[in-house]
Amino acid sequence: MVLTSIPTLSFESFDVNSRTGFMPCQPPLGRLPAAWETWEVLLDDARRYQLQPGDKWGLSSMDKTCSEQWRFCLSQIPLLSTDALSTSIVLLRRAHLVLTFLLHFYIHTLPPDVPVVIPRSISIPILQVAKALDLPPVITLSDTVLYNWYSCQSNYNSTAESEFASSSLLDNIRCQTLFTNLPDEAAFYLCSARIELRGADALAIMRSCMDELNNVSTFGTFGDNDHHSLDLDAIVTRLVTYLYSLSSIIDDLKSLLLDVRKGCDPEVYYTAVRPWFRGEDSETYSTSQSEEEPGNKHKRKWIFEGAGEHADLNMLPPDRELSGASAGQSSLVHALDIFFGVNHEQHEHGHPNPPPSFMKRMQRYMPRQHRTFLDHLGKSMNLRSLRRFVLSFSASYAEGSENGQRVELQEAYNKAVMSLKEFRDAHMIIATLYIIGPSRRARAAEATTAAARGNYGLAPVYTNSDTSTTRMPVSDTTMTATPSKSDTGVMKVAKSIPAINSERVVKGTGGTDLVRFLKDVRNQTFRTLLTSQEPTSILPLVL
Ligand code: HEM
Repeated sequence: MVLTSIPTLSFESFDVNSRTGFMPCQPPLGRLPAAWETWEVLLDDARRYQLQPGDKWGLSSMDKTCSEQWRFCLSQIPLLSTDALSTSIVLLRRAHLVLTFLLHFYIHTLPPDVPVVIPRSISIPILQVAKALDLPPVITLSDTVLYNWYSCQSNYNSTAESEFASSSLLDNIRCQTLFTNLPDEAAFYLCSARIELRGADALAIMRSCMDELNNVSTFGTFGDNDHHSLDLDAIVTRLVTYLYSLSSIIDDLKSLLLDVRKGCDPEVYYTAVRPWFRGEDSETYSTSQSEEEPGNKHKRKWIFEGAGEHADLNMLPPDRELSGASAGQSSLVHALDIFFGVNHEQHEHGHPNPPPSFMKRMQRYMPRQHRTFLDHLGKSMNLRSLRRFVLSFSASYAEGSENGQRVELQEAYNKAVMSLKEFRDAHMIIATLYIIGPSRRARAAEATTAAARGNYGLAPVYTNSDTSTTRMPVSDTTMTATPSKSDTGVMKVAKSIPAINSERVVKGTGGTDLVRFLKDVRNQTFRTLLTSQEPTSILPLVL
């Protein structure tokens, strides 16, 4: 049986560059033209005044006034037309970046107990730009990473044919726009950027493997003597080489990920950087101290003023979710999963209408063409799955066959999948270091403060603006070992706050139950490994 060939995956038609992968090979636009300078100036101001999150503990009245004045200015700017932006993808990308940075500055500087109403001056433009890009009106990884860099190398040549462009970019890439001006924030974005750049080689290898799989289909079944064909042997030899190369590139991705520790301090990340990315499904700390409504975490709906009057912009269905930016939106990692056949869509049996997985949801936050690339890759891999091929190729040989290729191919495939699993192990270490650890420390401080103050109406979650790890004055945290008479009331309160003392589920920026989710995804990768006990009977012998 001969299957028709599918065309080689053409990167360029999906805005994927062979040297820079999902990153554009040209540095993105650094500033919008004069017609939209008002937005750029507001963004400059937000950064110059070092605006602080509104639910940060210990916010000074100066911080509050500064934020208030900035938000007032934002609400007063004229409604700028976005028509001329729609003529250029480069303009649209910068506009999405600027407007979503403004949006997140606006929302997260609001006092935590007021409704989130985004003024028309930016709500309408952001809905228009988001619509033109087919992206949600919220900050995404494409804003913080893909379209947020420049090269500090004066002679950077994005059109150079050699590997020079991407390899030198790894060292010379810098961030354009930040929330905090802290080097830690830049290091955080650049870690993802370097992974995307290094991943360009992984994409090229995936394409070569797919070409080989395409060739295999012209040999039809290989349960017969065809498998002795020299051509098939040569194809398998090449696949083995490719898979080992892929494994070593994924190992590099893991090292680049772990390198984030060199430039980004976990406490700074957790307390000063991460609060800005929060989406609508993330939580805010209330500072209310009334008995009826003690300070705790709650979610607020984002209201886009004027959205209802623009039916054409009605891209916000009632059940919409606006998750915060997460590297879970990295098209590269999704592409690797699809290529190896990692299945994240395993739902409990009998679920009548399973909700889309987190990974599937995150694709909605990727640039449209990258989403389409993943769809196309998925279809190609369904038609000619690498995993199925490795399995059926191995099974097609009689037991005890001396042909070493059978074993080699499976080993090479497993080695590459194992590298992806180890990437996820490293990612869990990073998530523990950057989120779970600081979150536990914040909770402990929160409980101590609540106990010391006799209530739990304060939320010492985000530290002071210099982002030091000092959370509160020592006098507030000190508890005497043997409570004095006056301490006993405090101790009683401490015991009566199970919500604070018990383990809370730590949520990811994308709103996930972090620990469980990351373990599941890592285990799904592990389960993709092929074992000799794999049931072959259900697998077709042809691709
Ligand atoms: C300090 C660095 C990082 C931290 C703290 C971090 C944290 C997280 C968290 C909390 C999640 C859970 C999903 C969510 O709710 O957002 C997640 C998911 C994810 N992150 Fe990261 N991340 C970091 C860096 C990276 C980098 C550099 C990449 C690679 C491009 C990456 C790729 C992913 C992916 C693909 C997921 C989805 C789950 C998976 O595929 O394993 N992360 N990350």
